[in-house]
Amino acid sequence: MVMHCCSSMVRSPFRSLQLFGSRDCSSYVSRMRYLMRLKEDDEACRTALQSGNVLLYHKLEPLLTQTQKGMYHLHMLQATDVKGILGKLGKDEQLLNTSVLIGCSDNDAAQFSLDVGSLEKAAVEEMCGGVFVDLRKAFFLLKEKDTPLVTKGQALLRWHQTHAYCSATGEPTQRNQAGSQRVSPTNGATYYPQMAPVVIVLVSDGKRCLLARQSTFPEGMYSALAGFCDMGETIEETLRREVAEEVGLEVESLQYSSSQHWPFPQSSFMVACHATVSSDNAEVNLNGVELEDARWFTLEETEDALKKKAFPQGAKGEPTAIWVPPRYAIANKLIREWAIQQKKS
Ligand SMILES: NC(=O)c1ccc[n+]([C@@H]2O[C@H](COP(=O)([O-])OP(=O)(O)OC[C@H]3O[C@@H](n4cnc5c(N)ncnc54)[C@H](O)[C@@H]3O)[C@@H](O)[C@H]2O)c1
Ligand SMILES: [Mg+2]
Repeated sequence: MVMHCCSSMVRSPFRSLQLFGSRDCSSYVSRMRYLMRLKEDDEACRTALQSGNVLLYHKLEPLLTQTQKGMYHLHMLQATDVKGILGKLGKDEQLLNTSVLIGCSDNDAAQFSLDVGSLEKAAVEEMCGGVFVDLRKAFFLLKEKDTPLVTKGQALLRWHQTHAYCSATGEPTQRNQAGSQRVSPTNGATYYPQMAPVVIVLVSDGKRCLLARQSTFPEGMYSALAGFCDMGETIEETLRREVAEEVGLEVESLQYSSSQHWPFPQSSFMVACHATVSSDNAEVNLNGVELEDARWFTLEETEDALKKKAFPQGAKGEPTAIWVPPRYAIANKLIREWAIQQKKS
């Protein structure tokens, strides 16, 4: 989609997206219908849990295992194995029922996540032959295909841990078996897991792209501009406002790229776009409260930054090389897309 910011003019309303390759449609539909039923039917969900797969977390750190080749992968356990571990560590099996539904495997097994933060970490690791890893670190170790599930598992567990009470009455809320909602017992208020919508945008002046850094970023890392949507805003309005606020530029057009669930620091729904500004009005006027720096990068400089590994170690006394967020971050995708497009033109 290419949209002009100042009007509702839409140049290309239908952008076809190749969504999921050549997946077998009917089994995809049946898996989604199955998950839908488990969210609505507590009894069916409890039954599915007994034969399901469980991804363990310890205080929100997922359990990973290392293969002989040094690769890491998610360590899914059978629910029966989890019960065995709970029993051996003197914990009530009922803890398994605090699992939340996160998906359905290609073999039609329901998948759950469970936080065993009340158990001794080292003891669980030893029994499972795995290791609990901070989620940011896990992203560097896991294959890209595993990151959405591990992110979703953590996000849902965190939401339950931080939304145990009704915000109107202060009473404890009760969750359904799938963990897809919580209900306040007296006023019936229903709470659903929340994500904060965020626009992330790679701005270009036709020849260069704009990358910026916050003072809290790791040394040398530059990224695309990002900002939370204000209540009532459209994606286009947020994008236009954030670019104006952060770098003092007026966006002329924008194009949707893709989206991503981002777990840090809380769940955000990242909507990634490309945008252009006029090369005649491309002077950056930095908002120093939010950003430490923002600079225009040529294609060559951008490609150099894309080639750098995360956290590069330079020679002593040398300034740290400029690098961009790693592949699992949608900022990286935007930057790669821009570089490919730029080479073509
Ligand atoms: N996945 C990626 O590639 C990628 C890249 C860049 C940024 N991000 C994420 O985008 C998010 C937003 O970026 P930003 O920090 O530049 O946003 P921002 O420019 O909107 O500035 C953050 C400030 O916005 C305010 N704010 C308004 N609504 C908020 C909400 N719902 N939650 C938290 N703060 C809110 C707070 O005062 C906060 O300090 C961050 O969480 C960041 O982790 C992800
Ligand atoms: Mg920002």
